[in-house]
Amino acid sequence: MENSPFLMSDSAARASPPAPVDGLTLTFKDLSYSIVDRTGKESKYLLEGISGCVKPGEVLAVMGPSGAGKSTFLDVVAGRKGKIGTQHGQIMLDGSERPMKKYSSYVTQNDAVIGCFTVRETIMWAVELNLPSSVTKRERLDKVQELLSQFGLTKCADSKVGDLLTRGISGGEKRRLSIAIQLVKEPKVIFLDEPTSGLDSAASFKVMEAIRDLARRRGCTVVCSIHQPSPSTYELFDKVLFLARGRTVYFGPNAGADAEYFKSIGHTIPTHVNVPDAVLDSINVDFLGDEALANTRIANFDQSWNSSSAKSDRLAEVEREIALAKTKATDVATIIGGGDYTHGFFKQVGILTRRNTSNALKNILLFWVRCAMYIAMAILMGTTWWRMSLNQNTVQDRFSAIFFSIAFLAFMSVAGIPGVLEEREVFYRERLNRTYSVGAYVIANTIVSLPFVMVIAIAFTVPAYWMMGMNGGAANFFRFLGFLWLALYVAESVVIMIAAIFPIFVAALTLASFFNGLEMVTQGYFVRRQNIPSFWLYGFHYWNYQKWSWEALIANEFVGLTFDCNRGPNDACFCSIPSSLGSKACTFSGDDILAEYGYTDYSYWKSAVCLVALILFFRIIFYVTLRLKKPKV
Ligand SMILES: Nc1ncnc2c1ncn2[C@@H]1O[C@H](COP(=O)(O)OP(=O)(O)OP(=O)(O)O)[C@@H](O)[C@H]1O
Repeated sequence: MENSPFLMSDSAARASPPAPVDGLTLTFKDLSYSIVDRTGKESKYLLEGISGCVKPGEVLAVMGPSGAGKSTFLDVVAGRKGKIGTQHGQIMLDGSERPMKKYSSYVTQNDAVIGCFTVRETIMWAVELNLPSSVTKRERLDKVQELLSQFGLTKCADSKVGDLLTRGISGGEKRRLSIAIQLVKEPKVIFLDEPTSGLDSAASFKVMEAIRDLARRRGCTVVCSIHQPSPSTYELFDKVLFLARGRTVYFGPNAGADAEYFKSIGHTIPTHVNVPDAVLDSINVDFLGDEALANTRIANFDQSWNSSSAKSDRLAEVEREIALAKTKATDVATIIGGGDYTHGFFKQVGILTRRNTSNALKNILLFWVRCAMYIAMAILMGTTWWRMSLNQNTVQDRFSAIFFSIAFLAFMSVAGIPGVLEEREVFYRERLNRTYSVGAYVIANTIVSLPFVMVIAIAFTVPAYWMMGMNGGAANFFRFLGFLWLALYVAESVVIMIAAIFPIFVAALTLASFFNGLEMVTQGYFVRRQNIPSFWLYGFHYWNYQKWSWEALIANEFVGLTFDCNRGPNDACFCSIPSSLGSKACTFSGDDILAEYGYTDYSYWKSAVCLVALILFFRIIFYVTLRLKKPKV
């Protein structure tokens, strides 16, 4: 019983007042937030005149019925509302308006974690990314152990988080893991959006207790939104803010003062009733079925609050805290917040490269399934185009084999979309808290893809090239491998770019498939270059990575080979391609084939440069998309 991870002792549950600790005092004065309604004429207030303060070591819980404005309040105070609405009032840290993102972390509701890692590995990577290099290996391991035990995750420490293939840990364990990794950095100001949603009351208590302990120990200022806490969880908070339709119903301490206030305005809460349950019941007016009555009830609460001595006390406290903060000796600039990058750019790239490599090796869908599929395709093609002879009848077969190798293998890059999307969610979460820069992420992703795409290209080329009987020189083999690698790398870059722009599986899959279809149709195999209408020629053909790899690969295949023509009655020679080798030879060269099909202007260098340029082009769009897209809060 003593060792139960969810044991709730009375002493633990009771919120002892925080000892004075170094940190940042958060004050908000007369805070309002409005948006323009659909007609574009009237402003709709989502928050109105909210004031209060949260001191270092304190935990403020924001409560209210659904739609009361809890998330809006959190986003506005955390400085993450963007430019959608209009904000009035002041939000200050230690008496001055400062860039909130620099000093705070925002713990989202989104459980974005990499499925193929274990719980321990997930925390370890968070520790690597968020703790400075000065922290020793021993201390890192201790930190992992501490978080595992604080969040009740020791039992499942070595279980996989779970993905599309493996079931993994439970939803509640995932929620706790997600919070644990977002608190590694121990930022000075922490915002948590419904950290206990989906957790049972014992787990909710334990999670909130860990957060409260962190606040006490490190002097963090914590603001969280929460739906309906149990009595023991409620006691962990230092202050509560009840909201209804964006207005304050009560703000202040919860240990008795809350019940006293409600009694003073004529809403006595019986001693055996949980205060938040009673308050939330009274202020949830959405189901009254009478909008006028609902408005009156909320207006009454609002009026009571505005004329109360409790509100005057809070306003006085806000002014006092602002004045006090200004006299504090601590230089705020020296306080490490949540929003600063822990590591320099190259260190970020190094850690992300290691993490992505580990993910790719462990994630069956991301790499191994594709690898197996490409080997299977090599065997299928090798046994179909088996050991092609050097007869003119194999010319078309060789064209088809090369086209299919590029087109199909590039097309199958879409198999990586699920993995890419999973990683994207993790990126959004980590970017929200400025764990690393977008540039570091894109470069790490680019580095990790290089060897993986090469392995995939080798897995296909080694069996297929020999089985099909392609041009046998060593230089030809490596050139084939090199251009296939570049083509697959462009295809990979296109897929991640599309998944970044449209991070929804079906949309990304449809668009990537369409894009591949476009590439196949306009690359010059089905319709010769001279017959492609100019719109498609200049709009797509010259920008088509399949064109550049295709032209290099057919030159690589045909140059240097000599093909026998067919012999007819009386040993008459029938050549399907005009021969430059003389009529007696009854053969034609690979150059004759290229001339016949209009590919004499090929250049390996030009193809390679164009493919590299296309890789850079798609990777830059990928980078710009990630920069411009706002992380989901
Ligand atoms: N961009 C917007 N345009 C119009 N209305 C909005 C917008 N954002 C929020 N709202 C409205 O503002 C109110 C407060 O929303 P908010 O998400 O903050 O509530 P909440 O208390 O967090 O709700 P829940 O508990 O259900 O998450 C809701 O009525 C919501 O419909």
